[in-house]
Amino acid sequence: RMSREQKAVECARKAFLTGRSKPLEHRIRQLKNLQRFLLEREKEIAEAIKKDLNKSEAGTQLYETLGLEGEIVLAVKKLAEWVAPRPVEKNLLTISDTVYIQPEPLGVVLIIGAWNYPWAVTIQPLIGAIAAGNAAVVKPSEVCVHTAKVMEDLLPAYIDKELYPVVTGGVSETQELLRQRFDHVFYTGNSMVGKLVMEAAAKHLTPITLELGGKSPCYIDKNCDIPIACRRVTWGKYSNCGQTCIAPDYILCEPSIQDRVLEEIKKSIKAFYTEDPKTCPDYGRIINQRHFKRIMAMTEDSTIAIGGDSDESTCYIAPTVLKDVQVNSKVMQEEIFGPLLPILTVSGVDEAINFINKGEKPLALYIFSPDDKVIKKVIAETSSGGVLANDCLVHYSVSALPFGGVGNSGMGSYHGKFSFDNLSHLRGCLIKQLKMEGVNDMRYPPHTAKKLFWARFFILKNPDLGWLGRMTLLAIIAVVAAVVLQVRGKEETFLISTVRKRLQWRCILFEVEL
Ligand SMILES: NC(=O)c1ccc[n+]([C@@H]2O[C@H](COP(=O)([O-])OP(=O)(O)OC[C@H]3O[C@@H](n4cnc5c(N)ncnc54)[C@H](O)[C@@H]3O)[C@@H](O)[C@H]2O)c1
Ligand SMILES: CCCCCCCCCC=O
Repeated sequence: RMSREQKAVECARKAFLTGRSKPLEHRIRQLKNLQRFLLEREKEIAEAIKKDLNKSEAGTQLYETLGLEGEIVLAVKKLAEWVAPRPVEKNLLTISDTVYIQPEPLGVVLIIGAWNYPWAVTIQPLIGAIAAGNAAVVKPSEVCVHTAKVMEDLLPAYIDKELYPVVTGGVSETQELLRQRFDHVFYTGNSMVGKLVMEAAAKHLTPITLELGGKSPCYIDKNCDIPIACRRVTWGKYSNCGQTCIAPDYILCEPSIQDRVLEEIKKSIKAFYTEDPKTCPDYGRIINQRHFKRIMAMTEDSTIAIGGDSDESTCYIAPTVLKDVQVNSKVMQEEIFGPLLPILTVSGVDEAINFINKGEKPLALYIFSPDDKVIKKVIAETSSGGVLANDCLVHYSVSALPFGGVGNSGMGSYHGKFSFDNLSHLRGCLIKQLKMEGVNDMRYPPHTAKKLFWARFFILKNPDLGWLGRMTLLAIIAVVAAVVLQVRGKEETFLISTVRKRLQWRCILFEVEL
């Protein structure tokens, strides 16, 4: 008997094979329906996420649905351009051919979402999948119970439910899905499960995108405007109670500014979340008690400088800052993914860079400095999925930037056109005419030194001649082809020298080195 997951995949595959996901009009209609869903079901979406993560209605829009709407508007506006054939540069050998890249749908995509921004990280890949003309099986995180239910119950009323089925469930259901054959798997979540996803995908040679996490460092230069830097870091760290894949995980700064940093973060916490964050509607909660316990255990061997209060029954952990944190302390052993902000002191930017480079490549890297040289130095001497200077999180909202990790923080990227390209096959196409066969002689056996000479010329020369130059060259090639066809055989020597002379003249004209 077929499992529910198998049925969903089969249904999506069958719908994909009808070809209806491909026409531009269909993709645009589905994207607009998705936008209508976000607007008409704003209340249900907000209520579910309030229950799951205590996010406020405004917060849900600001951090999740606004970005999705922006991505839909962009895709609808640009789709005709994205799906169009993309002409490419040609060498002399292909100068008269039609050479282009044709994006085409991959087939059926599996989207596995995470719980922390359940709409953003589940629906954003879906936007890319629809735009690229695929079918997609959507698996929201079971950890976000209420949100998953809204997705399962309401989404099918808006978008083609055969092409884009929603499958809910936990680990065993996801594992069952992963046993099926997909054309791409798009996973968002922790690195440990990322490895299992990769293993499962390898069985079918399925390409994957892994949107993972890690410890994103934040270096604060002693010369920067510390109150502003700290306000931005406080926002980046404590939004969604620290459960953000690109939250600054820890601060690196010189000992001389640690106290000022602490003071300014304290002021910002109070300004954002009042004296009592527990009663503040804009301060979230830890997703469940398992994560609550995990996060609280991280504070055990460090000094709490700010916050530290908690309430297990409501999964509340106050915005907390830890000072003079040691490299080997518990909080530095894994991604925190909660409202703890450790400060580690370093002697300056060089030590900060060394420290960062000793760890896994992070998803985000933050630098606060008024000095462009310091910013450029950190960028040049480190690696991370993305990098942001003098702010936190906002690079996520720029559709023109690829969003994704590198190394342990993931592979592949998305947002805007990157989502479209990531979930498309970029097919290389070359269309030749059955004319001008003479030009091909140089590659046909018997191979000779003269033929090789011409092959080298035609393949290696890639002059930027402009329209007029290309037309002239085309004319020369046509002449060559005509001559070759006429005097094939005995007159080969004569032909080569004639053509060579002609080309030499042309090359001098175009300043191309022969
Ligand atoms: N790069 C990004 O865009 C991004 C965004 C959000 C979260 N994250 C990262 O995700 C992590 C938090 O998410 P999480 O992993 O706790 O989310 P999660 O527990 O919701 O798991 C993610 C998905 O994996 C599935 N899953 C869990 N265990 C599995 C298993 N053994 N086999 C197969 N599937 C399994 C779940 O069903 C779920 O759909 C953090 O590390 C965070 O940094 C990254
Ligand atoms: C306005 C800035 C929006 C930032 C949203 C961050 C979403 C991160 C998703 C990963 O956890």
